[in-house]
This record gives sequence, C-alpha cells and structure tokens, in this order.
Amino acid sequence: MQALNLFTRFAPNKTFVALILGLVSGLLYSMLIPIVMLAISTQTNSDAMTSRIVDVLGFEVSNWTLAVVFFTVCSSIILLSTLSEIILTRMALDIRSRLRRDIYQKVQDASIGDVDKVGRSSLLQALATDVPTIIGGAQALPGLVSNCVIVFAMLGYLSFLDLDIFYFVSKTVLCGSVIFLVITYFGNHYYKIARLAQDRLQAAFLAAVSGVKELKLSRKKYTFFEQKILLKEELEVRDLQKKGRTFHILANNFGDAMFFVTIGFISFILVNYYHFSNSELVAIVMVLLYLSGPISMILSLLPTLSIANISVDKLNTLFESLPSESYDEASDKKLEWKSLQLRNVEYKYNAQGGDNNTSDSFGIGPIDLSINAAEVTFIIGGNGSGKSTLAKVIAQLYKPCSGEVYFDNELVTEKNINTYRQGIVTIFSDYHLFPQVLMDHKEYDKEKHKLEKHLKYFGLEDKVSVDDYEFSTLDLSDGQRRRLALVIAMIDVPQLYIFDEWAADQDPEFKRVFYQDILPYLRSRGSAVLVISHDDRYFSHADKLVYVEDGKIASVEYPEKPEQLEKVNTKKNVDIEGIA
Ligand SMILES: Nc1ncnc2c1ncn2[C@@H]1O[C@H](COP(=O)(O)OP(=O)(O)OP(=O)(O)O)[C@@H](O)[C@H]1O
Repeated sequence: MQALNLFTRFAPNKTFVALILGLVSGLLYSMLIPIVMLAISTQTNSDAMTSRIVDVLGFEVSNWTLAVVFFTVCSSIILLSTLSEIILTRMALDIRSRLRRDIYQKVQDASIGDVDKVGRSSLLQALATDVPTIIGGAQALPGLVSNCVIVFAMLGYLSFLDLDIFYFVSKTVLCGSVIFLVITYFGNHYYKIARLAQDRLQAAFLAAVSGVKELKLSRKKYTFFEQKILLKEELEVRDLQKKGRTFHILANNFGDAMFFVTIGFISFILVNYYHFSNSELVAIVMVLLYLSGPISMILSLLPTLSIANISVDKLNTLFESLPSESYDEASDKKLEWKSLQLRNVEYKYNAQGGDNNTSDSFGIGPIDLSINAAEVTFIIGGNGSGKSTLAKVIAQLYKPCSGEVYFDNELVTEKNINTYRQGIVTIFSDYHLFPQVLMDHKEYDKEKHKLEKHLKYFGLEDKVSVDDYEFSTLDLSDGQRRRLALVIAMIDVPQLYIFDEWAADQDPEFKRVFYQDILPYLRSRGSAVLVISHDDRYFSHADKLVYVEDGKIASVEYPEKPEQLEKVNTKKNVDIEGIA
C-alpha cells in the first residue's frame, strides 16, 4: 500500500481518476457475460425472437435492445481504456519526474556528510532502479482495481446463478489467496535482499569504471576485483532475483492451477451432486472461464506491486537518511561581513551515527580562529592533520558538532546558513567542473567578456572558449582544469575564497602567478582568502599562517612580507589588473 500512498501524495487527482476509470471499466467488463447470457437465454423463446429481429445494414440482428446495450458497453470499455491509458501514462511520467526531482532536491538540501554517507551508488541505484519500479507499480494499480471489480461482480453474478457454487468458489478463492500470499511473501523476501545487493553491485561497478586504468594495467588485480568483488555482487543479485522471481511465478501458476481445478471440479464432480440445468451449467462454466482472465491478471500484477512497495520502502529509507539540514531559503542578497569566527568549534566524522560510527573516527577541535576580509590566511600542516576538514567547516559545508560560528556578530544558525554560503567560493581537491557557465542570461552577457579575459590571462584562450553558455571542451590537463576552475571562481567577488592545494599541480610559473599575483589581487577586491598549501616557498606571502596538527591549531603566525615581490606575468604577459 506504500505505493498507493505515494501516488495519492504525488498525483492525487490523477490517481483518483485512474482508479475510478479502473473501477468503471471493471463494472462494464463484468456486464458483458450477463448480457450475452441474457441474449442466449432469450433465444429459446422463438416467437419473441422473431418479433425482435431487426434488419441493420442488411444483417438480421436478433434481440435488438440487448445488442445496443452490448455495443454501448463495449464502446464504453474501449473509450475508458483509451482514456485510462492516456491518464495512466501521464500520471506515471508525472510521478517519475516528481520522484527524480525529490531525489535531486534531497541531495541538495542534505548535509555533505549525509550525502557522503549515503553514497553515489545508492543514489544512482534509486534513480535507475527504484523510480522505474515504482512507476511499474503505478501503472499496475488501475488494472488491479478493474480486475478486482470484475472478480467481485462475477462472483456476485455467480451467487445469482447458484448460491452453493458461489460459496464453493469464494472459499476456494480465499484459500488460494492465502496460499498465494504466503508464496509471494517468500518471493518478496528475496527481492528485498536483492535490492540491497544491487546497491553494492552499483558501488562495485562505479569502482570498476573509476579504476579502469589501474585494473587494465594489472591482470592480477583485475582478476581479484572481478572474481571477489564485481562478479560476487553480480551473481548474488542474479541468484536472489532468480529465487524471488521463481516464487512469484510459482505463486502465479498456483493461482491459475487452483482456478482450473475449481472449474474442473465443478464441471466433472459437483454436477453429479447438484442438479443443474444445461443452461445453468453453461452459464456457471462461462462465468468461471471468464473469471480466469482477471484472476490471472491480478496474480501477475500483485508481485509487480509488491516489488514497487519494496522500492518505495527503499526510497523512504534513502530520504530519511538525507534530512534537510536547514530551513533557510538562501536569499540572493549577499550578507557582507568583515570577520568569520570559529569559537570552540569541534567537528567529528560520523558523529551522527551510522555504521562507521567508531569512537576513533577523525575529528577536529576545539578550534578558535578568525578569518578576516581582505586578508590571505594560509592553513598549513601535515597530510591528514585536518586542514581540508577545517576548511569545509569554515565553508559552512560541515556543521560543527559543538561550538559556534559567527559572521561578525551574527551566529550561524539553520535560518541563515544558506544565505551565508552564497558568499563563499571554493576550489577543493574534489572540485567539479560544470561544462556550462551557470549564469542567467543577463549575468552571462555582462560577464562573458570578463570570462574571455580570464581565459587569456590563465593561458587557456587557445584551449577553451565559451559559446552560448558552453565551454568548448573540458578535456584538459589537470593543471589546466584547475586554472579553468579558477577562471570561473574569479568571475564572482565573494566574501570568502577557499583554495585547497590549488597550486599543487601547477607548473612553477603558474604557482608564482597564483601566490604572487592572484592572491593579492583577490585580497585587494576585499575578499577573505583561505589557502591550504604545502608550498613552503610561498608561506611568506600569507598575512596569517595557521598551522594545524592532529585536528587542532598548533600555532598562528603573521609572517614578515618579502620586501620585493618578484612580479611575474603569464606567458601572454597580461597584467592581473587588466582582467578585472
Ligand atoms: N569523508 C570522511 N569520512 C571520514 N573520515 C574522513 C573523511 N575525510 C577525511 N577523513 C579523515 O580526516 C582526516 C583528515 O583529513 P583531511 O582531508 O582534513 O586532511 P588534510 O590535512 O587536508 O590532509 P592532506 O594534506 O593530505 O590533504 C583523515 O586522516 C581521514 O581519516
């Protein structure tokens, strides 16, 4: 029923209409047999028949009134099923799009820590598997309703034909349903485990794609990875789904078999105990045969709905793992500040629970630190000392477990965090380059020229151009990609820049340009600039040097400025001031 709840939540009107259409078409379908039976039974009265024969387009039509009713019902069924199919397809597409949008939104609103914990593979699997499975369930629903209506109406008609046979068939259907549900339960159980295994398979596949170079260069590693990880998950999913599907097929066929046994039992055994007239027996068997179609439909649709329910459960769990971290709708208005202060701030990975919640998970703090506008602060320290973690707390991407963050005198809360984030631009080591310029039309027209100047300044003008919001290519060297990221970052004038080892893969010339030209330039525009660096040669260019050791601030220094900064321009000799 989770699937039905989801549909009524996302598309209440369409779900309602689709169910009503299913119900009405079920009722109409169930009218066909009584109409035909009535037509046949009236044929026995030949006088009445002769009087009712009408000539239509050269054909003799007996029982004219019933014929009109029959064709009206048939045309209504065709009309309703066409309408229902259109509504259903549109509803399915609506729900699919809503579910996908909900997933995008959840990822956007959740904390980085939660998104990391859930992982790319689970999110992709939700999009690739759960959403289509739920849509399959949505499409099965009206068919299920209409077939249930046919079954109930036909059972009603059977009770009118013969009460004893009705009781017999009802009891058989009830017993059959219980056994069917028990067998289906086992099928669902395997599908549930298979669904969890699919997440692991997706993770393994992503690893195989990301690590294709490493695996290609080592047959030994590839064999181990393929046999022990990728194929292990692949075969597990396959085997679990096979078991699940087998139980579902058994349940379906058991249902069908039960039904045929019932018809046979009535036709060959019960007839000997009850005295039916020939026409009664024909009517009963016709009703039973007619019932077999809808019952078989219900039996095949129920597993589809059960699997859709498993996916709804999975999606709900995913959504619960991605709670919204703030209720602040970021405003476009930039909040200006002169100083960002961390007071007694602590952050610990996996602090909110989860499988990896071990007491020895890494944490930083308690930390007291100020980052000031128009100041270049370097964060330095050994590998794994917590520099990037600290930078992510400063960027308001990681929420401190304790302590407070202030922008000037304003405390960061769930109400204002998104707005403060709008004034921060970062290039972390796992930065992402979008192939498009993410600006609206007005801003793009205004900034395009500046973008082109920046590309030239960074020596990229022969490599990348921008046309109609699109970069011509992102197939660049690592150093060039980072330069392109900086080109984009510099378009804006944010309150705070954070660069995490930006210069690590730059050639010596661009390293110098970064430390000696770019950082002072960004500072001169009034931004606070935070740089994580291992380039000790340039530490003297910082206004403030924060040394981090084992998640804590070991020292803060204010280096003497070198008297004469070596002024070096890019290959194209464009002055940094010229790019503004
Ligand atoms: N997503 C994560 N989940 C759990 N622990 C993490 C995560 N990212 C980093 N860590 C832990 O935090 C520690 C500090 O990592 P961090 O990236 O902050 O170090 P760093 O000082 O920037 O190192 P480097 O100079 O090598 O970039 C690491 O030792 C690692 O164990």
